[in-house]
Amino acid sequence: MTTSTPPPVLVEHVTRRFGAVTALADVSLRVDAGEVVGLLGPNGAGKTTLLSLVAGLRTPDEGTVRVFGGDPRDPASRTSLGTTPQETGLPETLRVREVVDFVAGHYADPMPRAELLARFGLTDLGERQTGALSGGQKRRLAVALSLVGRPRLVLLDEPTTGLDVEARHVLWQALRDYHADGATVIVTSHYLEEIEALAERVVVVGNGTVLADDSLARVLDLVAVRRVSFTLASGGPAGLVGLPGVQDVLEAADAPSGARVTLLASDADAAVRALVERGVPFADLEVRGASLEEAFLSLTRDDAPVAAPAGPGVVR
Ligand SMILES: Nc1ncnc2c1ncn2[C@@H]1O[C@H](COP(=O)(O)OP(=O)(O)OP(=O)(O)O)[C@@H](O)[C@H]1O
Repeated sequence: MTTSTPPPVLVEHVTRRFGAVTALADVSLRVDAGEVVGLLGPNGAGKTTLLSLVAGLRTPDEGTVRVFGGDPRDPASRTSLGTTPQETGLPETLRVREVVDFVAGHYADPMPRAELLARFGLTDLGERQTGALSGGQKRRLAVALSLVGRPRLVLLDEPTTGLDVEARHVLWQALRDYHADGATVIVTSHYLEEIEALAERVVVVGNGTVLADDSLARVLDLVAVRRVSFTLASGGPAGLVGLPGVQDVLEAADAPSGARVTLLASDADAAVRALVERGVPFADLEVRGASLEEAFLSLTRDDAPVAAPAGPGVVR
């Protein structure tokens, strides 16, 4: 057997609980060198917990986490790691250049300050005290600081939440450039737009498990759910769950006649055809795009459709 270089991230059968809450349940994930992986999922899905385990800030209750083959709590592993948590505190009275120099002092071969500031559009702010930066500027500086040590693995927890469009684009470009230099990146977000801008592979996390792990294009298909709504003239919507193209029925299964029923459909055309063929007495039909939260909801349901059981694809 040939020995191979350990991957930047190897998470195997990890469970992490907080009291009665199981934040992650038997999660496995491998990220190879040079990948950009987006972790997508609703609030409380377990994304931050997963990143904090990879960053060595928490330990799993069960299972193992390896970073470049080492324990992420080991300082030797951590020198290859750059992280930006969801919330960052910067010392208010220090100037931007002082903060960069302070962090750079911890590394043998830091990125030159001028290069770092230029990458993040912060060149003109070197003399500014961090307390006087705007929220977007602070966030850009926080992400920039994660790259000072030229990490081979970058972990970003919701890097652009709260930023305006322009600041968001500057940050995305800086991250794309850093990835192009050879880094491996894991980024969490609630925003599909952010994941689309950055990730090539997307891992959808929900209820502490990996719901899907696939290419960006395949996951976009998966979450491209349509809402099909109509008023039921008579009878209940029982049986609509199994209808072709239908992932989920949002209203109660015994909705009375006259009730408004909403279906989440992966194929709205097939769903509407099936409604007609089965003689479902609908009125005021409306079809529109569902929100990402609704798509997550339908993916998270116990009776959601299951795709490939192993390997790339949906892994529920
Ligand atoms: N320190 C903690 N103590 C107790 N419960 C926690 C703690 N950290 C996380 N949890 C719980 O674990 C679950 C997963 O949380 P986590 O922060 O990992 O989710 P997330 O996907 O990052 O959510 P968000 O998108 O809101 O940041 C949630 O139910 C959360 O309340």
